Amino acid sequence: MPRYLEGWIKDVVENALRRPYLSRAREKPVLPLIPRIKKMKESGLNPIIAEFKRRSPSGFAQDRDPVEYSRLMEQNGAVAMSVITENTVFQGSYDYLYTVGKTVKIPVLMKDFVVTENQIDTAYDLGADVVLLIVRILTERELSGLLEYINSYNMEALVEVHDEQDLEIALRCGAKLMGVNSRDLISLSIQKEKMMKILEMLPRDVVKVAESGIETKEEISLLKEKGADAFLIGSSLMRDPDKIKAFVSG
Ligand SMILES: O=C(O)c1ccccc1NCC(=O)[C@H](O)[C@H](O)COP(=O)(O)O
Repeated sequence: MPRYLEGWIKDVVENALRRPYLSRAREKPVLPLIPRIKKMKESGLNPIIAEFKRRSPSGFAQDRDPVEYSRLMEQNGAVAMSVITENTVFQGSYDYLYTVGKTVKIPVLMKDFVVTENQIDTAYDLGADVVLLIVRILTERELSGLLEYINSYNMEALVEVHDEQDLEIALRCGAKLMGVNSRDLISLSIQKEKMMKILEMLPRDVVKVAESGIETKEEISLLKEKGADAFLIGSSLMRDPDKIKAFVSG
């Protein structure tokens, strides 16, 4: 079992015990992401979800000011922000989620290893509009229940799949916004061919987000041909934020 998988359970338990954010009653309405992706596509632009990401188990490391970064992404056309909140390995935090949510007027995705309703309460309280659910770390009943719980807040769930089995489970649970992640959770390798194969298997009525390892406009064009509607990009934009203009314009 990769060491990083031990970290996030510690975060989940510690945050549940501390319940650190319930005092921060939500101050803004939930912003839907799916209509924004569709509208951006109709305008001939690439819907880019820019991820605020400081570290990763695969060796990425980049520090930036979350306010400055998220403002720059929004000003240059990002359809949404993604904020990693896992603390132990990714050095993310709930405070970054709250800060980015106060900074931008586009949807904000809480990217974490979500396994409890408590984490979804916290996501809502801190201003998230979308919450990540990773099929691989949940049973089908857990996925179905957490998806319903997210929807009860009028938030959307980005249901992330890594292979065909995940895909079948996600479809049975009624996922409408699905992420296909090229990063293998165990080997940490990027498997783009596999991601493109899964993208082509997704039904037309599901909004498809390609995730991980996207570095160039050319890759975005190829993923579009394979059916991707939106693109979640972390490392390459954190390293070079000015790439956002080219990524959005296509
Ligand atoms: O980024 C990692 O190394 C990683 C390893 C294990 C589990 C998740 C991981 N990343 C979370 C993500 O899904 C990515 O941060 C996100 O898709 C952006 O990927 P990238 O553009 O390659 O930074």
